[in-house]
Amino acid sequence: MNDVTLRLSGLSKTYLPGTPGEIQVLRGADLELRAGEAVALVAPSGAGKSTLLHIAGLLDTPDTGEVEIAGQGAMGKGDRTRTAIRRRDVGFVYQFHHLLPEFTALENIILPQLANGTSEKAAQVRAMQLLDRVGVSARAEHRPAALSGGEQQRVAFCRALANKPRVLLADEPTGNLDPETSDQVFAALMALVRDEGLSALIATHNLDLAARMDRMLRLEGGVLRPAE
Ligand SMILES: Nc1ncnc2c1ncn2[C@@H]1O[C@H](COP(=O)(O)OP(=O)(O)OP(=O)(O)O)[C@@H](O)[C@H]1O
Repeated sequence: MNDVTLRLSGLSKTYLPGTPGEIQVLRGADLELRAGEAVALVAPSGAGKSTLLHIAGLLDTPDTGEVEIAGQGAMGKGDRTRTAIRRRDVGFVYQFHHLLPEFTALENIILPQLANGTSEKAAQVRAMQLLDRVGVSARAEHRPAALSGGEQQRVAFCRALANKPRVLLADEPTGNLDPETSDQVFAALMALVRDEGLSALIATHNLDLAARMDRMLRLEGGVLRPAE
């Protein structure tokens, strides 16, 4: 189906196979993320959220199963093809901003666009528009260290969306913020996701935030199931 932006089929993943430390994290995980849909991923700590997100974003490979992004299967393809799909179609947000410290907020959003072949002028326009939409355009010329935690995450959202990906994968995007800031920053992220028509899979321990998404999935025992 064309309106499935991210499809995960039968993913399995075991770390340290055949050793005493062997741990089977995924055991046939399936997911269909439709265009424009925001889905919460909830799970007990250590259940494998980060593993699932890394596989979904083509940063890691499963032992078995398929990852399809915008209709294109990625397994069995070479590293270069997987990297090209990831660069074009996937945006990542983590718990910590991971912005480049020696560059300004604006430059942090321009750089990935230049790496993707966008002209400097167009990259600058897109970066300023994004910063404006998350309310931090006045801080565009500041380096990350001069920004608050909430501002840093807002800039990280802009960077993740700079190249207009189809899918946003987020791992505890507001997990490092106090509850009030987390609430506001999460609202800014959701507004961006909605405006851009993105499909989003967002891992969070915060059930109030999870309830604001279209549906919630629980990762437990290595599989994904609908959660209440
Ligand atoms: N490279 C690795 N080698 C061995 N074990 C690993 C590796 N990466 C993760 N694990 C183990 O796999 C399990 C799942 O890890 P993962 O980081 O995916 O969980 P998580 O749900 O994101 O956890 P948390 O919510 O605490 O961040 C954990 O028990 C972890 O220790």
